[in-house]
This record gives sequence, C-alpha cells and structure tokens, in this order.
Amino acid sequence: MIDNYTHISNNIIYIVESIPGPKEQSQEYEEIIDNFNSQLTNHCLCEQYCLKNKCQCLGTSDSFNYVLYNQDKYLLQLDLENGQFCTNPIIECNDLCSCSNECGNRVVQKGPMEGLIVKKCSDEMKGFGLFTESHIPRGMFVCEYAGEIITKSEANKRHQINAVEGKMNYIFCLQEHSKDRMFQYFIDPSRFGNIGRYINHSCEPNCCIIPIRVNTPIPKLAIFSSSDIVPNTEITFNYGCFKGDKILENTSRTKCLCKSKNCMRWLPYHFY
Ligand SMILES: C[S@@+](CC[C@H](N)C(=O)[O-])C[C@H]1O[C@@H](n2cnc3c(N)ncnc32)[C@H](O)[C@@H]1O
Repeated sequence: MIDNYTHISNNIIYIVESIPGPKEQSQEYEEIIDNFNSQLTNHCLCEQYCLKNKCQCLGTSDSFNYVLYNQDKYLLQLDLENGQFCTNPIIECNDLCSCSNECGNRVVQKGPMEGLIVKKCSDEMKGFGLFTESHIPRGMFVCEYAGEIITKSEANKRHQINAVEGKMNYIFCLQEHSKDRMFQYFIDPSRFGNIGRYINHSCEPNCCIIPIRVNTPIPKLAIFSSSDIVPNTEITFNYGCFKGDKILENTSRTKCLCKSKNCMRWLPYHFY
C-alpha cells in the first residue's frame, strides 16, 4: 500500500494499516491476533479483470463493488433502487487472487487519495481536521481509519483515562451484525494511526465509514465520500453510525461544533 502522508506531531507514529494493540492475556486478544495473521481463503481465478458472476470475490455481492470513474479511479457502487451505497459485505480481491493489480475490485488496498491536508479548524475547540485540496466525487475512497486494534476492555480503559485526563477520544467501535451474532472491532488511532485520525464528526457529514475486507477477516474501516465535495472542504463522517448510540445531554459529553442545521448538539456516545 502506498501512503505518503506523515503526522504533524512527532508523538504519533504513522501506520498505513491497522495493527494489533499491546499484548493481553485474553481470549478476545488471541482472536484479534489469529484473525490479523490469517489470510482469507476466498479468492478468484479471474484473468486480468474480474467479471461479475464469474469472480469468487464479487460473488458475495450481486454486482460490482466499484464502478470505473476515470482512468484507474473507481467509485463505490450505488444501489440504483435507493441511491444509497450497497450494504452487502465487500471483499476486495487479495494476494491469493490471480487477477491483475489493475482489477477494479482493488481500491482500498491501494491506499488513500492524494490532496488531503491536516490543519487547524476555524473553531479552535475542534482541534485539527482533515481537509481536501481537490474535488472529490461521491463514492470515492478517501482513506482508512487505521489505528491499534484493541479489545473491548482495553477500549473501555482508554476511554476512561481520556475522560479523566480531558483528552480527545479517537476510539472507533465498528459493530457488524451477521444473522444472530454481533461482532465488535475497536480501533484506536491515538498513538499509532494514519491520516484518518484527524477526521472530525459532523451531524451532516460528507463521508461515511464502510467495512471492507482485503486479505484478512478483520475489516478495514474505509472512509468514502457520501456526496460530491468541493476543494478546501473539511472531510467529516458521523461518529454515531449504529443503534445504541445515546444522544443524552450530559456535562461529561463533548459538545458538537459541526454547525450543521440538524446538529444533535453532542458527539455520539457509544456504550460498548
Ligand atoms: C478522531 S479525533 C478528530 C481529530 C481531532 N480534532 C484532533 O485534533 O486530532 C476525535 C476528537 O475530535 C474532537 N471532535 C471531533 N468532531 C468534533 C465536533 N463535531 N465537535 C467538537 N469536537 C469534535 C473531539 O474531541 C473528538 O474526541
């Protein structure tokens, strides 16, 4: 993966992809390590480009995951019936696939888009934010939200420490539902992270997070534009994208400064 970005602060270590958090004696941690080190067995035998209905990787969704935009740029496929992004699980072609590196089912694995910059937000309380210098069409892969993959108990511990020390919270919890099971992944880019760690919340965001699998069973938290974005705009997503988020007014909560018309006033709060 190519990623030419760096951090503005020397205290944060730049990683291009998520890595396991510090060693722990727990079954949950062992599962993280097992999954991190395993290769998805699913792979295709396509020649050069993958074809719908023939490709094993696309076989899990009944359409292409991405559509060609221009040259070698691809956009996330929209569900034509409702105009939303498809919610099928997305698996990209991987190291075991026989298709070429130019196959259109390889997007997130190629790294973040160019033209992203980190700068102070006009509202100082928000700290830094991620901005785009170029136009972004709807459905474009912006970057991953990469950090340490940690257990639920480590996430809770770090969350409490952040609250006591008045530090910003960077932990993102992804919940995936499969039949009657629920899977949770906790990603913390506060110490080890990529450019995605600077993305602020908005109640009317221009991006969304979509879990995408490449080589391993652990999904990448991929940030895609959910609308066309003009140059010099701040990149945002809604931090509270799952049921169970409570919009309670509470003095310990962070006031939302997104300034959107439908602002919910507080940052979403997850009970893990
Ligand atoms: C993932 S970080 C985003 C980058 C961060 N602003 C920085 O300076 O590094 C999340 C933290 O940024 C701040 N933040 C993000 N969105 C915000 C918003 N809409 N209003 C106020 N603070 C926000 C909160 O402190 C939150 O815990």
